[in-house]
Amino acid sequence: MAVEGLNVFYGDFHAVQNVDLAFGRNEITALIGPSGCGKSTVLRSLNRMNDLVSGARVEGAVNYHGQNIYARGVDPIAVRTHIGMVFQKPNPFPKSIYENIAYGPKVTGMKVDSMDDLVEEALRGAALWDEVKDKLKQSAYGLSGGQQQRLCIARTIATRPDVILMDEPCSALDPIATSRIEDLMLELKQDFTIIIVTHNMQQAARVSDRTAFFTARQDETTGNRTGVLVEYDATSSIFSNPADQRTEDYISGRFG
Ligand SMILES: Nc1ncnc2c1ncn2[C@@H]1O[C@H](COP(=O)(O)OP(=O)(O)OP(=O)(O)O)[C@@H](O)[C@H]1O
Repeated sequence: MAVEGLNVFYGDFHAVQNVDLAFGRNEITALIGPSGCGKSTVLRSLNRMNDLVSGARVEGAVNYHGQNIYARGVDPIAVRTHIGMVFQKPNPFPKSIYENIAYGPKVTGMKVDSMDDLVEEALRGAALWDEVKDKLKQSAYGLSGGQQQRLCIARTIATRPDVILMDEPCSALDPIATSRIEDLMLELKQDFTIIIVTHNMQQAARVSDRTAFFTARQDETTGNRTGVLVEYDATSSIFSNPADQRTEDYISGRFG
């Protein structure tokens, strides 16, 4: 998947300018940078989630297997089954654990031989099966926050996407639950391409293969702050030998 000349506007406000990024298959890419630099905006552009934000407009291309997902005639709902998303706050449906997983495959009309097998596969894939296998009919709301987030990951992988977008998936979790999600991400990357927005630089350094650092550039006349991509490289290079002074200042805690 690759982004070419991505610009995003909210009404007249130019939120993100001219972003080019190519994501490595079966890699984890972290999007980092100070608050308001457009990380979530870029992430939401990758599966047309910005279509649901009133006033949002996207220019440029997001090429997925060679096809621009913004091309005329592309169905955004189909895009989101291939490019799934996990949000900051765990948001299970008010349904049973089983139904949380079965819902996506049912509504997207996925051909499923055995729903029970698919539910088990998704829950195993999200490292949750052993904890919930005896209470599949119970409400998802009875799970802990970390379990709920793994359920949301299971729900996402149930429709068999090949890209998973994660918007600060651990920010509402304690360190133990965070560590479990990080371990899970490292397992999931064998089967999926993962793009994660995180405020936690240690997390980016621990889990990601590549890191994109964004910052916000202020327009002197209008005072508006527009997000730009500063640097994109292997995570080890970004954290040990960044090419741009702004990256170095950010990762060493001098700004942001
Ligand atoms: N729905 C919206 N309507 C108007 N402006 C928005 C909307 N969503 C985001 N913005 C603006 O776009 C800019 C980028 O926001 P975005 O949330 O993408 O940044 P971010 O880097 O993810 O920030 P944070 O780290 O604080 O979550 C900000 O100036 C923000 O106020």
